Amino acid sequence: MERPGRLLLLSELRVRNTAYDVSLSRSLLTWKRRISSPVYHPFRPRFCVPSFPRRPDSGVCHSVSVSEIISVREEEEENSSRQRDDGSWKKIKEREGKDCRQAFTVLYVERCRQHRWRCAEVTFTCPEEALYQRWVSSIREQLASITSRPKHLLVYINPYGGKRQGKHIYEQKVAPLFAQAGVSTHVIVTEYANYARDHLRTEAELKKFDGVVCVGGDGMFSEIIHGLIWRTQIDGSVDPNCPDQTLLPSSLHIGIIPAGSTDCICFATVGTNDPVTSALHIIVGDSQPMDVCSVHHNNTFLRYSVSLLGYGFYGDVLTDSERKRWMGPARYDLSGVKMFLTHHYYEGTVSYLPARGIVGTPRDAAKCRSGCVVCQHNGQLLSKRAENYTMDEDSESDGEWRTIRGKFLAINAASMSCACPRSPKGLSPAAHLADGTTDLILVRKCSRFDFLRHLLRHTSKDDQFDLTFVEVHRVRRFRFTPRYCQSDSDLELDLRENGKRQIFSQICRDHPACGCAPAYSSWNCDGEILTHTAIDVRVHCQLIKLFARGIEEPTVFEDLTNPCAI
Ligand SMILES: CCCCCCCCCCCCC/C=C/[C@@H](O)[C@H](CO)NC(=O)CCCCCCCCCCCCCCC
Ligand SMILES: Nc1ncnc2c1ncn2[C@@H]1O[C@H](COP(=O)(O)OP(=O)(O)OP(=O)(O)O)[C@@H](O)[C@H]1O
Ligand SMILES: [Ca+2]
Repeated sequence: MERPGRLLLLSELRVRNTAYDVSLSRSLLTWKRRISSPVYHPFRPRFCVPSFPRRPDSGVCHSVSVSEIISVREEEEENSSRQRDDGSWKKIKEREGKDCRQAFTVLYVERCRQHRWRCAEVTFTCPEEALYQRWVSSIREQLASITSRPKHLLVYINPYGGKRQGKHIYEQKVAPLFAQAGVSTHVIVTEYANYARDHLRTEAELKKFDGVVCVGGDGMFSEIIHGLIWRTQIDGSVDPNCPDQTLLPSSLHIGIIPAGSTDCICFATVGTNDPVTSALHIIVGDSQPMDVCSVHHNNTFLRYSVSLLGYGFYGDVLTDSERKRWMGPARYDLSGVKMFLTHHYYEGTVSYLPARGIVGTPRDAAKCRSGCVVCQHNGQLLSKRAENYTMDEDSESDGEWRTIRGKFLAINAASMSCACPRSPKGLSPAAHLADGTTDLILVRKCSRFDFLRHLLRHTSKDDQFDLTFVEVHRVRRFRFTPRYCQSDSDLELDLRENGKRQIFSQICRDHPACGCAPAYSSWNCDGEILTHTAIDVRVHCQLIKLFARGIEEPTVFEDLTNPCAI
């Protein structure tokens, strides 16, 4: 709980016809029920329906951080009634002979179960208009002094993501909150795939906005970052095709209103996939930096990734599921079962540059949470290193690259946990959102039974890496070359090592039933299929910023006192 600091206002106001001591400091709004106040009746409302019905009258002290106040609403004039969202009518006050405003409502963030946020409200009634005016203007002044809050947002809606509810979700749940908070918006409903990316790259007048909001899933978010990152590099004369180039961070924050099928970026940065919660994080101007991987092939830029780069199992699931888009989110489960039964493995070489000098390992019990110290520490360390950059920092000449050859069911690089409703702890539970690294997970060829054990552990407390055929490395860069793309000298080495004279006879040997196991899989890059299999990946620490704060640890206090959390 924040310390209140110097009080700006302290008054006796009424909430639901009960006297409260209400105080405002720069950081907190507090209302505390007076122990006994039968004499305090500057007026007696004939009726006053509480505008704050969800919280029982616990008689304790309520505090709201000023940074989590959404807005202040001046209540209507004498004798007026107003219909609430739930259809009931409320009367603010009714007092003979007076014609003045004396009630104001504070809208604020209330925490509910499972990281959800709701917009709660409390109405205060003042004994006189001058005091009322002071309260309304003081709270508004405090809100205006929070410079991190966005005032103008550019919103892109994918009407076809997830269950095709994007437009409806935005109009019903998000737009009314933005309006209440005084946030202006320019809304664009996309007309085709890559519409938002191309609009951001070339046309959007970014100077007019404080942030970009994406209504859709991970694929739509990917469009937004591609447009924004590309535009930022071109505006700053940085060549995005060069894999060794340090990229410029965009000044705009990105907000995600989840309306897709997996929504893992939203889930892993907020803790839940709930449009109202995300809208509130945007309104209060939260900020969460995030790592971005650039993916190149032969020194040509392919794509950026923030969540999963997956070859083998997740690449095949995605390829198969694209043909089933009409099914909506269920396509992934069906393709998942199919690809599990197909049980393809792929050969290739993975080289990686281990993350050195940084804090944290992929097997840590501690997770990346709101205000993560690991991300802060590693972020500072890597930006210092970038300042003193010498070419040997990331290059092959430092001799730290390690190489692994083998047959893999899956090669996954998780730049963050990839937590999502299917797997609430994610592909790499201890991965960090903004530490400048990605967790490279190698699942070697094993039996179906063992692979199922590994997959099942994504949904339980058991460690999915604690298996002999699974290894995980925290890396800054990695490369992958499928076996049949290997250079002649590598192939010769292979032949000598394995004594195999006929390379292609190997393809079907382990699949006598079908006789046609493919030699290549595809890379699943945040839900998009890459056009190349040989790739070079580099992590760019904290390249983008989201309107989010990471997953909050629930406090005991919140759990016990918040009726909405029970
Ligand atoms: C037995 C149950 C095991 C459940 C194991 C669940 C592990 C789930 C891990 C999910 C990781 C998601 C990573 C996020 C990737 C996003 O950038 C991307 C874009 O949205 N989403 C996908 O590629 C979408 C990927 C969706 C992958 C779904 C995989 C489903 C596997 C089902 C295996 C069933 C075996 C059944 C045996 C009888
Ligand atoms: N108007 C549009 N018509 C068709 N496709 C679009 C349109 N706008 C965006 N897209 C594309 O739709 C694809 C899927 O979108 P989105 O990510 O929103 O949903 P999803 O794939 O269901 O969810 P997730 O990515 O979370 O699994 C994206 O690749 C995006 O480029
Ligand atoms: Ca990371």
